Amino acid sequence: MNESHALLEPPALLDRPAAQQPDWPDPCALREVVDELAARPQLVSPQECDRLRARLASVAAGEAFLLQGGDCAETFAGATPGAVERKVRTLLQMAEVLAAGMDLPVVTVGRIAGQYGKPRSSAMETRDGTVLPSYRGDAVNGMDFSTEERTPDPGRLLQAYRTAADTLARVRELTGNPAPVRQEFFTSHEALLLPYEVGLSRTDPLTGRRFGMSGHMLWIGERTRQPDGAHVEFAAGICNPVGVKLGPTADPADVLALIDGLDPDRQPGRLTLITRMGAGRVRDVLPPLVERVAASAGPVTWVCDPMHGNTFSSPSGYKTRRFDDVLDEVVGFFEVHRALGTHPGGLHLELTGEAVTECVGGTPAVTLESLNQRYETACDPRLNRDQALELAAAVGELARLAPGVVVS
Ligand SMILES: O=C[C@H](O)[C@H](O)COP(=O)(O)O
Ligand SMILES: C=C(OP(=O)(O)O)C(=O)O
Repeated sequence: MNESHALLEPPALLDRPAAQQPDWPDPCALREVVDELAARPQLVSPQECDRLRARLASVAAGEAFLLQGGDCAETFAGATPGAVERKVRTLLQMAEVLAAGMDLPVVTVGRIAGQYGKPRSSAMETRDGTVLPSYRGDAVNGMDFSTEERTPDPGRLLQAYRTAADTLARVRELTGNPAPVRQEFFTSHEALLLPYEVGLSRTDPLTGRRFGMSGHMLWIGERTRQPDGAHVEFAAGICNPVGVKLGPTADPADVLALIDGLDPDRQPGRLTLITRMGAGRVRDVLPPLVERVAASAGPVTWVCDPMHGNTFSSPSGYKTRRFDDVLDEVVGFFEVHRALGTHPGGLHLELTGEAVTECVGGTPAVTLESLNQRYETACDPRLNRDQALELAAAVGELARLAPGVVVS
């Protein structure tokens, strides 16, 4: 992993150090790809991004709830019309269940049409003494453990663009007007791969405002949210709604610096803080953060990612998560916000419309022993369709409790 400027020089795409970037072997080829992306049609419009910001402002005000979800890592091969439809329909069905349970409008945002890059704990993977770069998502390299597949290939950024465009076309076909399900649906992904994001940034000729045109909402991950890092610099320069992931070690002072950097005008709906603390820690580490932000930064949108703090390895070696831990973190998130008088604004989930066996629990239950039946994720374990709908129903129930009621 290259934490310095190497991929961005010379001339630099952004001025600051960029974490979690692949070691692209050929900077000239990468530059050409950035230029080619810059010449392609934008994937989303400023008007759509502004509409999402307005919807998220309602979430921040406690008048709506955000459902954000999709694959951990989308793959090119997985972007079939059928799979996209099952994912979109799962999300829309969850949104209906949540809306009914909460008596609030639900803003639906897919982790879709751009979630092709992954930050990794380790830059390299070793198998039988052979060391190769870790898989960083289909936009970077291939999953097969060979030098050819694992070498980062900037041509994949163009394939990511084409797959995102096809996926988005399918989403619009399903949810646009006229469509089988007429419902607002927005896209989002982690703004991790800066050449892709910079290549797809545009200045709106009508307003002179700059937008990241690869998706409606872009978020910065837990591993790349350094207040003085390139990802924050990039996000500060665009007008999309942006999210920031916050893990259990998030320091309130850093979070306030991020808010100042990313949302200096305190524009409602601009900034979503996505907390992923883990079921065991959320009740301890979230309150001081929410208190500090509420006291000094004004309204932001708080969302719970109950996936990333609850991952463990099964005895047979599968990365997994327990449905009960996922639900428990959401319960803790509601408890904390209710106790502090802030709005538990939404969920950020890794899920799929397929009947995979990647997370344990739920009904019908996936067990540690049955994980191998359909373990298909390219990175982290996702809720399957049944588990996702069960979670939506449980969260809807939770929300029926009067504000201030603490669930034991
Ligand atoms: O989705 C999040 C991260 O990319 C993922 O958890 C990293 O996984 P790793 O710890 O196996 O690298
Ligand atoms: C990498 C992710 O999460 P985090 O940044 O919270 O670890 C993710 O949501 O894909």
